[in-house]
Amino acid sequence: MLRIALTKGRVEKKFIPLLQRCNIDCQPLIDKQRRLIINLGDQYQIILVKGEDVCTYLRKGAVDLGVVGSDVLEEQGADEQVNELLDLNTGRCQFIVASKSDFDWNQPRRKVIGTKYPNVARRWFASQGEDVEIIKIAGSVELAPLTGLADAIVDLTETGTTLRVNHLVVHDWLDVITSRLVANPVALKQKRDEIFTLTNQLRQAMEEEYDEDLRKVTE
Ligand SMILES: Nc1ncnc2c1ncn2[C@@H]1O[C@H](COP(=O)(O)OP(=O)(O)OP(=O)(O)O)[C@@H](O)[C@H]1O
Ligand SMILES: O=P(O)(O)OC[C@H]1O[C@H](OP(=O)(O)OP(=O)(O)O)[C@H](O)[C@@H]1O
Repeated sequence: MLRIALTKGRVEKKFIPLLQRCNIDCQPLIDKQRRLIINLGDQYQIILVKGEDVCTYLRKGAVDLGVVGSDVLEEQGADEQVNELLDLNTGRCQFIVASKSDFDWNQPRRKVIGTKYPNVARRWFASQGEDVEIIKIAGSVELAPLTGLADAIVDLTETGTTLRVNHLVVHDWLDVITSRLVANPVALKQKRDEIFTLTNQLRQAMEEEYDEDLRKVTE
C-alpha cells in the first residue's frame, strides 16, 4: 500500500478530480467527515495534513509520497529527502508583492513586509538589492498594510478578489505556484513500481484534462 500525505484544503480539493481520472474511487475521501486517514481501496492510504507538515512526514519515512504546493517547497528550501516527481498543474496561484496604492516604494527607509512566507520574501527582496524587515503572519496577511503593521505583503493570489476588496495593488509578480507530487527517496527504491504506476497514471490524467480543456476552447 502507498501512503500519501495530502495537503488538506484547496490542494486536496483540486487533487481529487485527478485521482478520479486515474479510476481511483475517491468516495471515502469525499465522505471523510473528520477522519484523517482514509484508505482508497487496498492500494492507497491518504493521510490528511497541513501543507507545512507534508515534508516532515516524508523525511521521516512516515509516508511514501506527498502532495504539496510549490509555495511550501520554496519556503522550506531544497531537501535531498524530498524528491519532486511531478508538477500536477493544479492548485494554481501566484506569489505577489502588494501594498496600498499610495505606498511610496521609492522611499529610502527599510521597508516592513508582512508574510506567511518569510524565506521567500527575504530572498525576493535580497534579489532586488533590498534588506527588509520581515514580520511573520499566520493568516489574513492582507490586513498588515491596512492596519499599519507592515508596508507591504508577500502572499498568494489566485482570483485577485482578496486584494481587490481590500484595496491592495500588486507591486511585483513572483513565482507561479502549483501542487507537486513528492516522494521519499527510500520509498522510491522500495516501492518503485507502485510509485511509477501512479505517477504515470497521474501524468496521463493531466494530459486528458488538458486535451478536454483544449477541445472546449476550440469547439
Ligand atoms: N488562492 C490561494 N490562496 C492560498 N493558497 C492557495 C490558493 N490557491 C491554491 N493554493 C494552494 O493551497 C495551499 C493552501 O491551502 P489552504 O488555503 O486550503 O490551506 P490553509 O490551511 O488556509 O493554509 P495554511 O496551511 O497556510 O493555513 C497553498 O500552499 C497553495 O499551494
Ligand atoms: O486571490 P484570491 O482568490 O482572493 O485568493 C488569495 C487569498 O487566499 C489565501 O488566503 P486564505 O483564504 O487561505 O486565508 P488565510 O490568509 O487566512 O490563510 C491567500 O492568502 C489570499 O488571502
